[in-house]
Amino acid sequence: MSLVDAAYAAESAEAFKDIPIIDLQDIDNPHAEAREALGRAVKDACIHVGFLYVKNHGIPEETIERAYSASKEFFSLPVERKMELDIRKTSNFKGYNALLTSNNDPLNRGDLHEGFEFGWEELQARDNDEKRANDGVMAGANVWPSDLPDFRESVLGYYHAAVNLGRKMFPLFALALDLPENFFDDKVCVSSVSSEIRRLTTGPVDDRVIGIGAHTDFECFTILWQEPGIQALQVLNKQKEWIDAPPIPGTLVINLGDQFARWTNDVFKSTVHRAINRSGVRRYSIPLFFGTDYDVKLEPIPSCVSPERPPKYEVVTAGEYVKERLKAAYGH
Ligand SMILES: O=C(O)CCC(=O)C(=O)O
Ligand SMILES: [Fe+2]
Repeated sequence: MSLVDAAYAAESAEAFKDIPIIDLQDIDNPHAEAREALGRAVKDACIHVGFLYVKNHGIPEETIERAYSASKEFFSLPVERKMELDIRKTSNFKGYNALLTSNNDPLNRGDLHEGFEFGWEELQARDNDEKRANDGVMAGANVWPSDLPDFRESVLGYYHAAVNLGRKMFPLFALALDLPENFFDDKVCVSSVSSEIRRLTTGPVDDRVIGIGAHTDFECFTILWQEPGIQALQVLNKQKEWIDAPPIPGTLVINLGDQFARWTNDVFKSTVHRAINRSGVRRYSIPLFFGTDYDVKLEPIPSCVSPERPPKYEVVTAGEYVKERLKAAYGH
């Protein structure tokens, strides 16, 4: 079945009730058939659900634990100290995002979470860092708390591990789109990848102030670590039912975003989701938003268009698209 036909079949199939768990054990398998089988599993998840869990993802538990501890340490600083790194003081969306600073759902009044946002930076500076760091408006220098000595290394350690995983996912997405495995290689060179550590206050205060309002992500895909044992993330299926996406030990969540949806003419689904924490305790998460290089034009991929499925979206530059969405979410 052609990709477009498979997408139509998925659109008329029943709404999903479950999010698939995909085992990435074969991601580096030298045998093409093993990688292709994985590509087929990814394709199914991408056209039906837009969300998947991955296990055997290769990020060491210890790397995750360090970033988790660093998050707890950072957020427990007094608010004045966190406000020294206020995201609104930077022009490139880096730093501390206080409670209610962002609003993901225009119908809501603000998001009940705090975050600390950062982007590409080598652990040890290298010659080309400056160029990379200045590639596009969401890049540029990070800001770091001055008095938490291990913080930068702990969160960047996780960041780089997750970026590696993201890079390995692109060939699978390419296979899922009937493209050569290296299709995305020259389009994700300069790491337009932003990340955030996040703490969700328990709530909600009222229906229009929840942890993270209903939204779609902006980039190609997001890799999300969620604190074990606390339910918060929910995903909207096409029956408009909210399906829980609980943390599953040993897995990460990967969900598709709007850059991919636009690029694939909605063959890949950018699925609406939100986070609500009613657990009674604060809940931590670490999303990593994997975008393409700033100047990539999101022209519909040929296997995703047909006479019956003409291009739905105007062609935009990947980075400009994300910048506009960020401005809207942060109101600046
Ligand atoms: O923290 C979560 O579970 C949701 C994260 C999310 O949707 C986002 O950061 O875009
Ligand atoms: Fe999201």
